[in-house]
Amino acid sequence: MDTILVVNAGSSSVKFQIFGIDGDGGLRRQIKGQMDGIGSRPRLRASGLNGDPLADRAYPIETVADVPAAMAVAGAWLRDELNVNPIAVGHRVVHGGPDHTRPVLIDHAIVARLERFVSLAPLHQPHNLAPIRTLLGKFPTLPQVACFDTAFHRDHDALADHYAIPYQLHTEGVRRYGFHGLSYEYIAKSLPQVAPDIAGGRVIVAHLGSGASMCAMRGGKSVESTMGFTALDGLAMGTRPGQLDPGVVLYLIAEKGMSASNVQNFLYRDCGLKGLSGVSNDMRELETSADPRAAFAVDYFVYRVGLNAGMLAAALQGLDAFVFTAGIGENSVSIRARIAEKLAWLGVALDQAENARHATKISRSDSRIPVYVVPTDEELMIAQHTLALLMNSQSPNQKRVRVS
Ligand SMILES: Nc1ncnc2c1ncn2[C@@H]1O[C@H](COP(=O)(O)OP(=O)(O)O)[C@@H](O)[C@H]1O
Ligand SMILES: CC(=O)OP(=O)(O)O
Ligand SMILES: [Mg+2]
Repeated sequence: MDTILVVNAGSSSVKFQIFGIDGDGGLRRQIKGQMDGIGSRPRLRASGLNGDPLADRAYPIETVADVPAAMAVAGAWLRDELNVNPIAVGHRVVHGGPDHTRPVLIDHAIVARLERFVSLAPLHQPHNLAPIRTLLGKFPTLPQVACFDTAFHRDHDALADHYAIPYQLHTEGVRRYGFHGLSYEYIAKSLPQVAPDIAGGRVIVAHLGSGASMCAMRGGKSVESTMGFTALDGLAMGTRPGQLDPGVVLYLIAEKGMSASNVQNFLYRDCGLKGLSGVSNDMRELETSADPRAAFAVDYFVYRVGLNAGMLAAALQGLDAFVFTAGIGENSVSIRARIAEKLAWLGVALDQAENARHATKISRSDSRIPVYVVPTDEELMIAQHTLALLMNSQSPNQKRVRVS
C-alpha cells in the first residue's frame, strides 16, 4: 500500500505518523510515534495498527538535547528499522505569514519564502524547514506539502488581526496570526460528531501543550486567538512567557545590555514554566515536584488560562462550550480541574469522576457550559491536506490508476 509520512516538530516533541492510502483514496493510520520530553526526559514511543507497541526507548538528555537530534533519531528509526518509503510527505510548518491561507505543494521558491519567517518562529520554523530541504535535495520529485499553523486563523476580522501600531507595519505583515491552527482545525472538524449540540456555537478550545494557546471559535471558524505575530504571546508555556509588557523587552535591552539574539533566546528558551519554576519546562515534572516555585508556576499557568478564557468569551459575546486538548489538556486531571474552577463564574461545573477517567465530556449534567476533552490529531489533518493536494496535482489519467 502507498503511504504518506507526516512530520510535526513541536517545541518539546517530534511527532510522526504513517498513513496508508487505500484503494478508495481513504487514509489508514499505520504507525503513530513521537519523540517527546526533548530537553528533559527524551523518549521515543511508537505504535502500529491497533495500537500495538513498536518502540519504547528512553534516551539520555545529552543524546537528544534538541529537536534536530530528536528528528535524526526518529528519522533513522523510520528509515533503517521500518524501511519507510512514502510516496509523499506532509509537514507542519508553524509560520505561513500573511499569504498562506491553505496548505501548499512545496518547491524551492516556497521554501525560500518560508525561510523569511524563521525569526518569527525560531523554536519551530528551522526544524520544520530542515527536513523539507533535505528531502528536496535527495528526492526532488517526491511530493512534499507544507501545512501551516497560521492558516486556520487567516479569516479573522480586521479588529482581531491588528496591533495598535502604524498601519504600514500591518501591511508589511506585522499582524496577529495565531498558531496551533492544525490542531484547532482538527477539533473544529471533530465537534459535529463529538458534541453536535454545540459544534455550531461559541466554543473556546484550549490547546495546552509545551506551546499553549486558546482559540475562540464560532461555528467551527476561528475568530480570536491568544497568540499573535509570533508564538510567544498569550498563555505561559514550557519556556515562553506568554503575554508580556513590551516594556520588559526594552528594559532587557536598555538596562541589561542584551542583544537582539540574547533577548530572542531568553524569551523562547528561558521563560515560561521553566523560568518561573527554575525546575523544569515539563508540566509532569512540575506537578510532581515538592518545590514551592514549581507549584507557583503551575498556579500561574492555571490563572492565565482563566484570564484569557474571560477575554475570549468577551470576543464571542458568550460561551456555549469549552474544550481541552494537547499534552496537558488531554492528560492532566488536576490542571483541568483547577482551570474548571477558574471558569465556574462562566457556568462551568466539572464532574470530578468523569474528569478522572478522562471521559470525552467531563462537565456535570447541570453545568451551564459543557466541557470536553478531545485528543488532537494534527498529523491526521496534515495527511488529509497532503492527500488532497496530491490528488489535485495529478493528471486525470494518473488519478484513475490511483496514487502509486
Ligand atoms: N500526564 C500528564 N500530566 C501533565 N502534563 C502532561 C502529561 N502528559 C504530557 N504532559 C505535558 O504536555 C506537554 C507536551 O505537550 P505536547 O502537546 O506534546 O507539546 P508540543 O507538541 O508542544 O511538544 C509537556 O509539558 C508535558 O509535560
Ligand atoms: C506554535 C507552538 O507553540 O507549537 P508547539 O505547541 O507544538 O510547540
Ligand atoms: Mg504541539
